[in-house]
Parts: sequence; C-alpha cells; structure tokens
Amino acid sequence: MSAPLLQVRNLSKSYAALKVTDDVSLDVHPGEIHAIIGPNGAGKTTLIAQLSGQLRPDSGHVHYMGQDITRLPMAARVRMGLARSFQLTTLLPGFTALENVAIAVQAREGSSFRFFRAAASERALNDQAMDALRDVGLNSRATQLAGSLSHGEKRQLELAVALATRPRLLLLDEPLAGTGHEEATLLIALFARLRSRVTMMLIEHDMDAVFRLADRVSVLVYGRIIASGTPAEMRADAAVRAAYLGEEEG
Ligand SMILES: Nc1ncnc2c1ncn2[C@@H]1O[C@H](COP(=O)(O)OP(=O)(O)OP(=O)(O)O)[C@@H](O)[C@H]1O
Repeated sequence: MSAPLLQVRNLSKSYAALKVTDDVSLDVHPGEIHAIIGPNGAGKTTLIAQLSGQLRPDSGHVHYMGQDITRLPMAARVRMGLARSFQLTTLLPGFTALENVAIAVQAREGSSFRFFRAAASERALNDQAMDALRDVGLNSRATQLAGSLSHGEKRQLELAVALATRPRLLLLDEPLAGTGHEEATLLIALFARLRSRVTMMLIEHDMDAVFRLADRVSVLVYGRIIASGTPAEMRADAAVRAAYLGEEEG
C-alpha cells in the first residue's frame, strides 16, 4: 500500500473535563474515501477542525504528505492541498454561483493573478471557476445568485468552492445534511466521480452513503476510535453495532 497522505497520531483535545478527541490515530491513503462515523456529539466535527487547522489539539501529531502540519495555520494547509468543504454559511448569497467560486480561486492564486492585465485576469479567473462548476454539474446555474439555488445546488456549489482550491485531500463534514433523496443520490454520484481525483475524508450520518462510498470507515465514540476497517467489517463488528449502528436501527 502507498504511504499515507494523512497520518494522525495520538491526537487529543479536551474542553474542561470533557475529552472530545481521545488519543485518536488513523491513516488516510491516497485515493481512498475514509469515512468517520459515530453518534451525535462523538467528536467528529472537532476532529476535522483539528485536521483543517481551525482548532489546535492539546497533544498528538498530524502529518500530511510526510510533513508535520500540527501547528500550521489553516491557510498554509489549504495551499498544500488540504481543504475543508465549508458549511453553507460561507457561501455569499448575493453573489452568483460563478462569483462565489471565482473568489475561492482568487484566494488560492492570490498574487499570481496580478501578473495578468485586468481583463485577462478576470477571464482566467472565470475560466477556472467555470471548470469547478462543471466538475459539480452546476455550470448551467453559473449566473444565478447563490441565495436563489436549491439546498442541493448550494451543497454542489460548496463543493465547487472547495474544489477551486485544487485539494489533494478534501475534508467533508456532513455534505448530505438536509438534502432530500434525489439531491443525496446526485451528490453521492458526484463524490464517486471525484474519487479518482481527490482523496476524501467524509463525516456523514447517512449510512447508505457511507457504505456506498467509503473504502475505509473509522468509528468514533466519545472521542475515541473504537474500530476501523472496510464497510463490511464495520457492519459485522459487534462493538460498532452496539455503539452506533444498533442505535440507528433502533
Ligand atoms: N467549543 C466547545 N466548548 C465546549 N464543548 C464543545 C465545544 N465544541 C464542541 N464541544 C462538545 O464536544 C463534543 C463533540 O462535539 P462535535 O461537534 O465534535 O461532535 P460530532 O460528532 O461532530 O456531533 P454531531 O454528529 O452531532 O455533529 C460535544 O459534546 C460538544 O458539545
């Protein structure tokens, strides 16, 4: 197996007496979709926040592409290709879908666009933004205001914004939350299509999506990883069923 793209070692984080991340170690390999599942409040979002650089762990290490990034700020991680797909709140509702993505492209490219003349620069920006919209199947909605898009389309746009930073590893926090069956099916197909281009870590409550998409699943309960393996292994694991899947069935 190839060297891990992401290595998490003994990561811990507490809020007062509450251990939200408790000695977490896991590997994410290039090309895989690695799902993190667990009951509400298990610490999934807090874990992703420590991987994206939004939150400092109390102890432990995060290595990305062989480099210790534990203390790197989020912007530096994004430049290295480690991006988090943000929640809908970060979309700008009064701007078009294309503008929302163009802003993300500009943030990534930064100064490199200053070398172009204004008109050429704008065209180059829009071309890249349009590519990202096409990647998520939203090109026909480019001129619509983000605020006027349906919930599922906003989720697609959120993904286009993340893809515009050209990530190697994309951290996805409940990308299907709030979507209907049809929207979820479309997004699942989209992630399946993207898997050849980008490695993904996926937090998701939709077990159907997890078992369809994930190559590996890690199960988090009270901040600890209690099991890690293929979806089939996790489905058959008694501790996992008791801690989580059983709860769903109940
Ligand atoms: N800033 C904070 N201060 C104190 N406690 C916090 C803080 N952020 C999160 N927590 C607590 O940490 C625990 C883990 O929260 P987290 O949001 O990471 O869980 P989760 O697994 O993502 O949950 P869900 O599936 O409901 O989104 C929860 O008990 C939560 O109340």
